[in-house]
Amino acid sequence: EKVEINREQRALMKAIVDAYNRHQIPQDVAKKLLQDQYSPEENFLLLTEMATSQVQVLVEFTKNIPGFLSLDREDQIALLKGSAVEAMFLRSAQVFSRKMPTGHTDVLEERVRKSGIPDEFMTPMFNFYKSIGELHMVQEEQAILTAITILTPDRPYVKDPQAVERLQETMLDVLRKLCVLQHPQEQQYFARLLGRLTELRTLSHYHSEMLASWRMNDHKFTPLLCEIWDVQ
Ligand SMILES: CC(C)c1onc(-c2c(Cl)cccc2Cl)c1COc1ccc2cc(-c3cccc(C(=O)O)c3)sc2c1
Repeated sequence: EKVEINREQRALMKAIVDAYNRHQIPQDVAKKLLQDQYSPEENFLLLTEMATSQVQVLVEFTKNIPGFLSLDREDQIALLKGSAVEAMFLRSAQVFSRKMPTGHTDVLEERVRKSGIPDEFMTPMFNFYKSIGELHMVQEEQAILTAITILTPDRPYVKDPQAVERLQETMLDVLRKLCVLQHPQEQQYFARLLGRLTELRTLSHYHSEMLASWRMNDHKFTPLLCEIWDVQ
């Protein structure tokens, strides 16, 4: 049947994409990736700064997701804490796949590979980055997929998952239509996108172990990261 995005869905999509574009890591912070110290300690510090800036960006983006601020306040916090790592894997994946100008991409890869992350996490992490790159998502898809990740009802401590599910379902419907319209040749494109969300869950579990191994080597995080990741 003819797929079309109705006016309400178009307004929802515009709100999310505008928020996604409005809230980006400040250029002066992203530029720090290009500075020339490459020791594992220096890389870790830089990535910590990027992650902290990214969390601030994520909070602002989330507040602009239509309906999010009407959710129970504690559920808003539970959703942010439960989705932060996944949203940041998505964000850093989009950075890798959009081939940043002035070689940011290889510099970021170099720093991630040499920041004290145990090797067994490198393969799944970079496989994920590759699989996101191969999807060639348009910006609207990236923004809505991030919103869908944040609005996942079954995060720990969510008291009213049905309210979250209603919001997520609205987003899923828009994304499904968008995929059909943007990738008419690929019947299963929407299914492949949702498959990435499953991969994000796995990466999120790996990430908890990454945090533990960093902490064993006495790496310090910022107060914001400690709060969002319940460490220290
Ligand atoms: C505390 C720190 C060591 C850490 O712990 N786990 C992770 C992590 C790692 Cl490794 C991989 C995936 C997820 C996490 Cl959470 C990190 C680093 O996390 C980040 C998070 C977001 C971004 C966005 C960037 C970025 C660059 C250029 C441009 C832009 C842009 O948005 O324009 C964004 S870099 C960056 C680094």
